[in-house]
Amino acid sequence: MTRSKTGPVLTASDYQHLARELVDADVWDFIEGGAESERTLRANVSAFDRLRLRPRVMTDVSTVDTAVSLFGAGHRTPIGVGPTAYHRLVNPEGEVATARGASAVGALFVVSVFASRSLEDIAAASDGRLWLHLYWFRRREVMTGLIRRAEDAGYTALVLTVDAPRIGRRWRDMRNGFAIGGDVAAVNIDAAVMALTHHSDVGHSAIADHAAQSFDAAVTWADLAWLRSQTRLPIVLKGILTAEDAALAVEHGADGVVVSNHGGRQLDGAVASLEALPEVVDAVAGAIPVLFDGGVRRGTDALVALALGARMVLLGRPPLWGLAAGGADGVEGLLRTTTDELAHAMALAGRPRLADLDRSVLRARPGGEL
Ligand SMILES: Cc1cc2nc3c(=O)[nH]c(=O)nc-3n(C[C@H](O)[C@H](O)[C@H](O)COP(=O)(O)O)c2cc1C
Ligand SMILES: CCCCCCC(=O)C(=O)O
Repeated sequence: MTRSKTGPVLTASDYQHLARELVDADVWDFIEGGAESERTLRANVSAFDRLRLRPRVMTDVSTVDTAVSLFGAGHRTPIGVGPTAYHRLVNPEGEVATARGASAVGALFVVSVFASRSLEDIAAASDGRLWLHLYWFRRREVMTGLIRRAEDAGYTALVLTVDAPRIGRRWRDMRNGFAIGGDVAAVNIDAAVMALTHHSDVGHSAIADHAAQSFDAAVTWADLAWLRSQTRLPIVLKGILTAEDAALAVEHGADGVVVSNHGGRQLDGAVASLEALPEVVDAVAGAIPVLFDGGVRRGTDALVALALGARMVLLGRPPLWGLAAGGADGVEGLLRTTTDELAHAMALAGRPRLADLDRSVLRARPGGEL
């Protein structure tokens, strides 16, 4: 068990406090920050306070099963690691350590296209539960090159992030003139494509400048057919918040969607992820799996999202806290703790299997809505 000066590290919040002491201030702002006034960032977390659980009793909870299968592959927990860029900002081993930590608990790891270790080294450290995340680059050969490498290295799905035609105005990063420093880099992409990410200028975020140069903001639903033609891997669209876009995702052949507002880092004022989840689940109507991220900090949060119809829940910032605090062991500890909390909550709610989790578990607090 990871320990801090003040005692054992038992919760995600403990990992967060420990990480904060170890990470440089500008990197901490990059991780913790959201867009503009951070309204959506706060809403993601506070949305969970509006729901209460309706426990059932006498249902034989002597064993609790958190295993889930997606696209034919099994995961020991429905809580996975979402794509976050540049893990070497907080730990020298970076994504290799994250892969070891996630594998130790049988969790999915979605590797960011801006990983700071090679796709192949990450795969070598993993038990195989890996998906690759992509942004849509103007230079499509960047995407096809990464897809070929991911297929060869055994990644089993692609996650295309669709909520970032440009990077949100992240005031903390702009004030800090945040740039990717030291020997950290997005090593899977040609250095020439990534050059702007290393150029610091107060008043600007280097990653926003890079995205303005490299991301293709002209992409439409019709372009998905091109991506589909490039790979047999399942394609999951990350950043869906409305019934309209959920229906379009199904219509255009997506194999899954992630309900996400990018951790409050894109459109400030956007709906909290949890608020968007029911309408997306209803629109998809079981045609493809719905995954969820945003504001999940405890096992009970995961339980709520699963009860609203998410098949899997992804964590963004918490695994980075674990990685900063304790490397692979910290990631493992964070994921194990959150999964144990989920199993505990399932037992106390009288729902020992994930299939038992549905909207009957939940009620809104008076004056609220599901
Ligand atoms: C430091 C950091 C880097 C991120 N990098 C990416 C990325 O490369 N691609 C992406 O789609 N989302 C990225 N995200 C968003 C996460 O995948 C996820 O949507 C969000 O963090 C979920 O919210 P949570 O942090 O409250 O769990 C990043 C988030 C953080 C905090
Ligand atoms: C280097 C270009 C952009 C990195 C963006 C990572 C990300 O999505 C984030 O939210 O931060």
